[in-house]
Amino acid sequence: MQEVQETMTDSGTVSTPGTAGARAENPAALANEKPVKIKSRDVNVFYGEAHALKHVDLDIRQHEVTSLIGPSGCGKSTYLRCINRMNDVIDGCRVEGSIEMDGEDVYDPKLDVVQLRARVGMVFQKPNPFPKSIYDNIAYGPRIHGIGSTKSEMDEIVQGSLQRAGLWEEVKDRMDTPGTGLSGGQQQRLCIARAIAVNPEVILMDEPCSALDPIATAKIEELIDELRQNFTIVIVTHSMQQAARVSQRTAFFHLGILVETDETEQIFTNPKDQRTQDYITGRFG
Ligand SMILES: Nc1ncnc2c1ncn2[C@@H]1O[C@H](COP(=O)(O)OP(=O)(O)OP(=O)(O)O)[C@@H](O)[C@H]1O
Repeated sequence: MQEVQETMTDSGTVSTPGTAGARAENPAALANEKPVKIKSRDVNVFYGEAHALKHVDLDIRQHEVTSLIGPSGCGKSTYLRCINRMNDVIDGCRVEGSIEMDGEDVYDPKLDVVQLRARVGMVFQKPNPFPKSIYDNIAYGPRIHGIGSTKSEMDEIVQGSLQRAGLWEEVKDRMDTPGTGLSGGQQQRLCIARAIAVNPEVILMDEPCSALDPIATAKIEELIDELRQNFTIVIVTHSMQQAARVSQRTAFFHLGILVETDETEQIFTNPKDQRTQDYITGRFG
């Protein structure tokens, strides 16, 4: 416990106040900041006795891509799963602290978790299309949520989602064939289209390119950049190059602590914490 508090003091002193100071000196930077979509305060996550995430304060801004980086086991996925309450389904997992989306408490017991997960879509590491046709992969979510009551409305949703995910041209003539028959990169874009189909506000991506080749990865990265016009995106990535390419803001985690968060360029060119510096220069991780 002692050790945790000491480390926390270090990280708090180094990251947040430093960032705020830099902003205060630069009013133009402040004026350009997007509104906060997801506000986390003093978030702690425990798996049984193990304290996996420690006192995390993080603001995720609307219509930006925020990357979560850090060495294996530092708590990136755990934090991501806090946002749409996916940790609820893990036995022995306990979340403390506050997470608000647009000022609304995500952990309010009265909140409908199914609705929350429609507002906060998720794309996983390994593409996981349903064992259904391409059409039904997309139509499934809207059907459950009562979106698109007629056949033509559903056709529009399916086509629109596939277009936004950059997949329509490749699949429009094979809508009745299984989603699992697509290439890995196409399957991941199908999963992104499936997430988009229920009109989410936020899309969480947990290492969405780690199972893909460089060409499929480049397509997903391009897509992420387009999607941020309409969605708030949080992405866990092991690739610092990917974080630098796709995100406007980056959060560096280490041993369950959010060490530093700032504009991506700042994190990669002028980090304030030695631990961030060591990680981005490959000294550990
Ligand atoms: N379901 C679980 N049950 C118990 N402990 C878990 C569970 N999931 C994660 N942990 C532990 O919580 C800590 C944070 O794990 P998490 O998966 O969030 O890290 P990560 O940064 O996403 O790692 P990676 O980059 O390897 O995916 C680790 O010590 C991990 O072993």
